[in-house]
Amino acid sequence: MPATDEVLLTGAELLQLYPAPTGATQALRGVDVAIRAGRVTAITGPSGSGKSSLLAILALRERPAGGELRWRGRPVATLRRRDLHRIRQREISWIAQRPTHSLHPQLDARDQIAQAAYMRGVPADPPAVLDAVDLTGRAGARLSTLSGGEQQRLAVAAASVGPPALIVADEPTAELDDETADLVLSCLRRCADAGSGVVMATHDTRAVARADTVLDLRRGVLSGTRDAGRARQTAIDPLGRVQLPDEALPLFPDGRAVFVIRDNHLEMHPPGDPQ
Ligand SMILES: Nc1ncnc2c1ncn2[C@@H]1O[C@H](COP(=O)(O)OP(=O)(O)OP(=O)(O)O)[C@@H](O)[C@H]1O
Repeated sequence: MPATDEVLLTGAELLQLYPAPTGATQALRGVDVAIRAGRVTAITGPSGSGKSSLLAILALRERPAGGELRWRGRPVATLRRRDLHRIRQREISWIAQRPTHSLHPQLDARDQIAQAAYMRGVPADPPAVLDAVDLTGRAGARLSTLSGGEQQRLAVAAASVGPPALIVADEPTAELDDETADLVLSCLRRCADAGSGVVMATHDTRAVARADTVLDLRRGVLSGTRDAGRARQTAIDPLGRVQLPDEALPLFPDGRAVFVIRDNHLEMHPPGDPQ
């Protein structure tokens, strides 16, 4: 298990490209990121902003087209295939957007947990793991007989087995009612409290509200980071452009601002406001 606060992953200047009819799509551009153990990190942003692309890189499922990614200090580009495979199997859990993509169709809930333990090389305790997501009564149920919410709880429970160093989840609470979303988020929080790093792509305000760190992506660029209990940070690009958070936009209804530098601080005021 990693030490609490260990930096599990660092990405510097990450670039991801996908082929497109009009030339390559830049899904990610110049993204710097650090994912720590013991913390829940949410990646947010509008559709197409690059969340899934970044998540796939952080789960070591895809290689970035540029930039450098390090796993627990080691450059991922220099890892042998066998080592990469072992890290993905033993140290990283992946929760796909559709739970059926992270689970085995032919196994019942109990055996899903036993299989996850076997893959991770740890002893299995299916009753305790299923109890944590309120699935005790469904231990003998096969995947196809579980509801969507039960499948997602099972996927999160299976991902928590180990516990792994890192859990990566794509929209883990999408389409879940409040009660099921709460079970899923509580399970992920317990994993972080036990020392795992948790990183998830999400549109869900319920998930964002419970994250320790929030990374905002816009058009493939990291436009801001927020740490719970601390002031929000916004990236300044090399041309000096600043991306304002959505909640600040109503302060500048005509899209213009006056800057004042005072005592080494920068103030922004709507035009016409007394300074
Ligand atoms: N496999 C792919 N082939 C081609 N283009 C892709 C591929 N995957 C993603 N893209 C493009 O890269 C950009 C970022 O997509 P990505 O799926 O990472 O965004 P997202 O923020 O996860 O979106 P959503 O919230 O809709 O899932 C988009 O323009 C998308 O069309």
